[in-house]
Amino acid sequence: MHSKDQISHDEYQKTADWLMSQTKHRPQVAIICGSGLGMLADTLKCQDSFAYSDIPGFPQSTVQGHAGRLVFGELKGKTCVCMQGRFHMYEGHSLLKTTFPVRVFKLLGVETLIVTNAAGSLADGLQPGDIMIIKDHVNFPGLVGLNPLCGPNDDKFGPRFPAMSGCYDKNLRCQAMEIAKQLGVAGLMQEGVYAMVGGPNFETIAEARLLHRLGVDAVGMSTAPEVVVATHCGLRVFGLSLITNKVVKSYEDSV
Ligand SMILES: O=P(O)(O)O[C@@H]1C[C@H](O)[C@@H](CO)O1
Ligand SMILES: Nc1nc2[nH]cnc2c(=O)[nH]1
Repeated sequence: MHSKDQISHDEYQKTADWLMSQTKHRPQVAIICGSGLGMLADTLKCQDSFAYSDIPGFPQSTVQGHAGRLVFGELKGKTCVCMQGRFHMYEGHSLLKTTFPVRVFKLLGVETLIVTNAAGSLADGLQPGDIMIIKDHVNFPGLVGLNPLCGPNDDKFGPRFPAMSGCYDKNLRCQAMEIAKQLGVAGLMQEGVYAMVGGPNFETIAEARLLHRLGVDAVGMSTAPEVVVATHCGLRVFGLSLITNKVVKSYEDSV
């Protein structure tokens, strides 16, 4: 990593201070809305919203279906901040830029991060329209050194070598499954392993087969760097993948 890519603690703090000067909301929960899931932010009550382009230090979203707005408000009695649009590595952002909002959330006083994404299914039991509660992830870019925590460690956020076993909070996963049962939608939900690949192309059949054999249930192009940075700075994490397609694993099924 080049030193010019580093982001100082002051830069995160300046963005957090600016946001706190613009809104009275003090969120406990942050939600990152994945592709096509941004309408959740529209349901917040007593909204204050900010275009990313107006927030000092914030990256800009370039992906269709990602509005590029930070929305503060109340959801079921909790004060929340929602990202309507996230930043992906394949857009050309550095990993520190893609995860910039997570550290800003920490400085705003957020305790829990909810990550959502659109993902392709590799598991036979996961159909388009199903929701996967993320139990764990395989961070393929991270395994080869494309990790937002590379470079000098900022001890104010967390330790040099943070543990990632248990980065998806078990209590929150159990609660989600209980609530799904109460709502009668448990049949659409199951736990699974998400893998992040760099994108932007979708998988070849050989890649899909490899991921399946490695125990991956759903594949996408985001989430893992945000979760790594959130876990590093002590946020509790809950994650959902909306299954949008089955990944083609068979040469007979390919077009
Ligand atoms: O932001 P998410 O992870 O929901 O976006 C996914 C990954 C790609 O940006 C896109 C591919 O369909 O959706
Ligand atoms: N890599 C990847 N990302 C996705 N996002 C939504 N569907 C897919 C998929 O099939 N593969």
